[in-house]
Amino acid sequence: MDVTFDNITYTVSTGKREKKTVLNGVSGRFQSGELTAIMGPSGAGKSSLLNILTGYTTHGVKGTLAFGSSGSTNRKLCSYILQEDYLQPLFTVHEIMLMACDLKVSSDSLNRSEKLRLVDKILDTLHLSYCKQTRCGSLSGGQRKRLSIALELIDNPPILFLDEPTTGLDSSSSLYTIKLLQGLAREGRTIVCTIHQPSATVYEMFDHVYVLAEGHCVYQGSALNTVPYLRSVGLHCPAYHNAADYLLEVTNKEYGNFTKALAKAATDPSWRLAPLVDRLGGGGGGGGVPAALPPCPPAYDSNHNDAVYQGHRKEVAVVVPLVGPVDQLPGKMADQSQRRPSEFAKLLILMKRSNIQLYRDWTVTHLKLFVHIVCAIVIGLLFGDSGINATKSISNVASFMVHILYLWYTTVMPGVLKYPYEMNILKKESFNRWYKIRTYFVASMLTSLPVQIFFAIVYATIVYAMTYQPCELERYLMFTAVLVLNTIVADGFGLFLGTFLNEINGTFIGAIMTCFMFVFCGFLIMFSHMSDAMRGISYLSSHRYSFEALVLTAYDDSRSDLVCPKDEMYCHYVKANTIMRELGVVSGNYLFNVVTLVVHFVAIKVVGFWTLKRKLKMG
Ligand SMILES: Nc1ncnc2c1ncn2[C@@H]1O[C@H](COP(=O)(O)OP(=O)(O)OP(=O)(O)O)[C@@H](O)[C@H]1O
Repeated sequence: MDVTFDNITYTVSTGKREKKTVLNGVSGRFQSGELTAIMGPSGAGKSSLLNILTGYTTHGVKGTLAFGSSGSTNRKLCSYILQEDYLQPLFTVHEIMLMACDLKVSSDSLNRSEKLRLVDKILDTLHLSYCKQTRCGSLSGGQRKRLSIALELIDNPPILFLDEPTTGLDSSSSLYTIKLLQGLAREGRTIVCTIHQPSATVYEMFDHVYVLAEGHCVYQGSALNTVPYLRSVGLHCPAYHNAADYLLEVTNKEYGNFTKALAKAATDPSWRLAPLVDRLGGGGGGGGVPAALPPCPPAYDSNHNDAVYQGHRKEVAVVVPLVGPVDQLPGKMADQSQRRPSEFAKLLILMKRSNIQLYRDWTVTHLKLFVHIVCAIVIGLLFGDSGINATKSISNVASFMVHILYLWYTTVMPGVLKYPYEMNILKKESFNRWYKIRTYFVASMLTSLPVQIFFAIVYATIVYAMTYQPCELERYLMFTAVLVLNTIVADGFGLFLGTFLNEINGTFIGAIMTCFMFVFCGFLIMFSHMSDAMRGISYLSSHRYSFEALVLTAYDDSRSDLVCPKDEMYCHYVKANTIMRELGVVSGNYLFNVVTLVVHFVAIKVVGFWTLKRKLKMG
């Protein structure tokens, strides 16, 4: 399936009224069965072009794009492998492959054993079988790259785009990766990747090279035609110089500004016929033979004695044949739409994945549970019998604030730190149509909420008992319900901050907003002492409702008198409603506060979903 694009122009705004044209009407065709490299100096527009072709960027783009002869622009035909390999670090290679297979291929299309066979075959092909049981967090750069490719091969896309697949890899891993891509292209796929400074060996593996400079296409043709092409505009590649390096030096204007001349020459379609006779007579006259290519020597010949290279020649020999021709894998599933599982099935798979992740990440489960228990005991010991002792009612009310803040911080901050990384995985997976964002959102909520609720219940139970709160089941349940609601609102707040800001800003803004919510809860400064405007703001603070509800839990509903110690002459707060009156808390408002917390929870989740979608859209 060829990728054809015509007159693509991409404009971005760089200031209030300033615009910059990143791509100036570039055209080209990337053919199926070919491995294409998009090259050019930094800032030439390579990533921009790739993003446009994949549909990652749509805003500010003009021109036409078509996949295949029917002129389709259906993005379902392509997969995009981003430069960074964002993988779930706690899963093994085999687990992550199987989960991807479950998300991409329905059980009606392939049963369990067929899926296992498919996964094994792809892992074999990409030489990952030996690290099948290795967790993704422990893979090397080359293995991670190959796994990223393997994950996208599961549904056998006819078009594969890769952003800098060799960046960060050593020369032998780069060569190996490109050889793999070449093998995948030979099976009928269209493989397009951006690449920086390839070695001569890697460069010559590309069937087609598309070079950009200053937003113009300055070469499109066979890698082997580079030298005669440059010579045709008067640029002579020195002997024993890598043609790719020379091409980049030219586009970087090291020999003068040839951009216009090259852009004109690049419109000649015959350079893609590989390899052409040197038109200026440099290489003799054998029509279409490699002998026409000197003076740049071929990077590899049979006398090449580089040990690493020789080793590679042997290694790459075993990777062919690859996964399987594009129209045959898996053979019994031709119609892509029938292969996909339902969103509900995907929801269950994502929930399973999140649960395993939660269980394996001991810092967010085991450690957090341990810390909650220890902190609850310490806070319980600190506030002692404040729940029943009439001389300690102020301390008891203060302990409510401590509970609210403790559960708030310990829930918000993990979200702030977790989501920015999680977003990268989500971006990659949702863009390649593994699942819809809303499916991920619901799965993530359904798995994280029970854990958060459990932690809040553990904490609430310990502090309730240790601070001598009334020994009444109803009040205990009301107390726990408020802390649970406070925790799940915090969970939503963490999602909002984590999807809206980066880790540093999220931590900073999260801490400041929490402090303000704390100040507006009516304890540090009474509502009656606030101006009308400030009191209005206080209605936005969820701490206000949590705090009021906890005070009502402890002191409302005809609570019996508190205990005044024998050695005290006078206990001001012996009557339970005294403290409520002084704090300005209105009796009978428990349900209102709880309902308001539920509204806060729903609102923050809706906002969190919006910020999540917005962030993913922005790229
Ligand atoms: N959204 C944007 N806003 C402003 N400028 C942009 C935007 N997108 C791209 N550019 C500019 O367009 C030019 C091309 O960017 P692009 O990332 O496509 O280059 P590149 O060839 O991939 O570079 P590199 O090899 O360094 O990654 C750069 O100057 C970049 O600053």
